[in-house]
Amino acid sequence: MPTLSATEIAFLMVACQQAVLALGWAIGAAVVPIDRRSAVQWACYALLTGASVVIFIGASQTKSEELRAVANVCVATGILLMERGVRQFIGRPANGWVYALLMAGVVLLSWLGLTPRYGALRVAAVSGLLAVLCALTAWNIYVYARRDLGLSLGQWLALPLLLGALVFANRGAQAVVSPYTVAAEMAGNSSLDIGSAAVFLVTALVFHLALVALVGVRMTAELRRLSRLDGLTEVFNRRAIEEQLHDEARRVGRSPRPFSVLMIDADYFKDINDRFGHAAGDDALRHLAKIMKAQMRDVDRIGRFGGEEFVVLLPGTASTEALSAAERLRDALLRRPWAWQGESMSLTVSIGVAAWRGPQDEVNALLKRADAALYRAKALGRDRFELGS
Ligand SMILES: Nc1nc2c(ncn2[C@@H]2O[C@H](COP(=O)(O)OP(=O)(O)OP(=O)(O)O)[C@@H](O)[C@H]2O)c(=O)[nH]1
Repeated sequence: MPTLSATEIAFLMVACQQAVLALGWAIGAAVVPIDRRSAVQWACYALLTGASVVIFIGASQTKSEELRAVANVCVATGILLMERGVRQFIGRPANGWVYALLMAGVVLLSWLGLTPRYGALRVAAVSGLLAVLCALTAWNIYVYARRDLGLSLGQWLALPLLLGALVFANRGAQAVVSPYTVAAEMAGNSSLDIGSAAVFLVTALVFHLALVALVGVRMTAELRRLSRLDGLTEVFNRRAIEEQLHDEARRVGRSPRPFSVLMIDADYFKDINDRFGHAAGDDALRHLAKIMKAQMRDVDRIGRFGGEEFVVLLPGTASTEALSAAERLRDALLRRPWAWQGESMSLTVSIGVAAWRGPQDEVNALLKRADAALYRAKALGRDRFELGS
């Protein structure tokens, strides 16, 4: 049995670390709602990195350049899978043939690199490719964190990958600047050095930490999103729409920019529940919310205030346009009847409209005016809207 040097033992520790990480991703994919395909690819990435380390030890023991080339292919395949997993996770997958092509290139270069003449070329090309892949992943993570998750500190998530890109770029640059030194190093000895073990240990670990952090921030963002939504209608819940009203009031501040609210209440809703049952009532509420979403602009915010009552915030909208929006909604409800178990009927709503009066106004006062207008619409016969004064 061959004896292992301290460096080889350090490399073996990296292999064990990667096996634990692969197991972590496999368990994570089973118990946490992570994107399964990404988790499997990240588990494979860890396994390939671990395998490459063991193969590097074998190459060092046997002085085999072929084994070393196989280990390098494992490293490159792992990074490719890591990048592919990130792309799938953030919803921007690349074509499979791009990866197949890159893999073929890596294998070809590794095979060519067995000839001392091409050794430095292989190191430069493969390291360059891995540097580009890491930098691309860092960029994708950064953009996803900033744009999709609204995280202002997205650069911290991308930083480990950027450092990895620098490590690979440095190795590639060495091969370009001093190809003879790199070629001689490769031809002369296949032994491992403690520096490479340390680089492996740190980069492989921080890459996985970045991936775990990416999963964590997305889950936190998703929980936050869900905590602001009404489960039945998937519009904002009362707390969230009230927050948005206060935000809008703060945003317009002392400027003359208008905004308005619609307070919408379904008419005779109790009859629907009594006649068709509670499940039908729920479905009617979903129908109402769907029509509101279709009628309102992207900038408008819809919230369920409670029961069968909704509030819509209309930014940049004065009372005249808000009355038009109310009319539009009323029309849409007439045009798109609600269907339930073969029966079809038009739902009607009563709407109270109120406009922001400027810096001296208050959100609670605005809602009270909308509520009073809604009450008037109900009293005047329902299926109509009134402007709060
Ligand atoms: N199915 C269902 N019903 C709900 C929900 N929330 C509130 N309701 C029902 O909505 C009905 C509201 O009744 P009322 O306040 O009397 O109002 P209405 O029958 O619409 O009469 P007007 O508002 O005066 O036109 C009640 O029967 C509540 O049980 C819900 O989430 N699902």
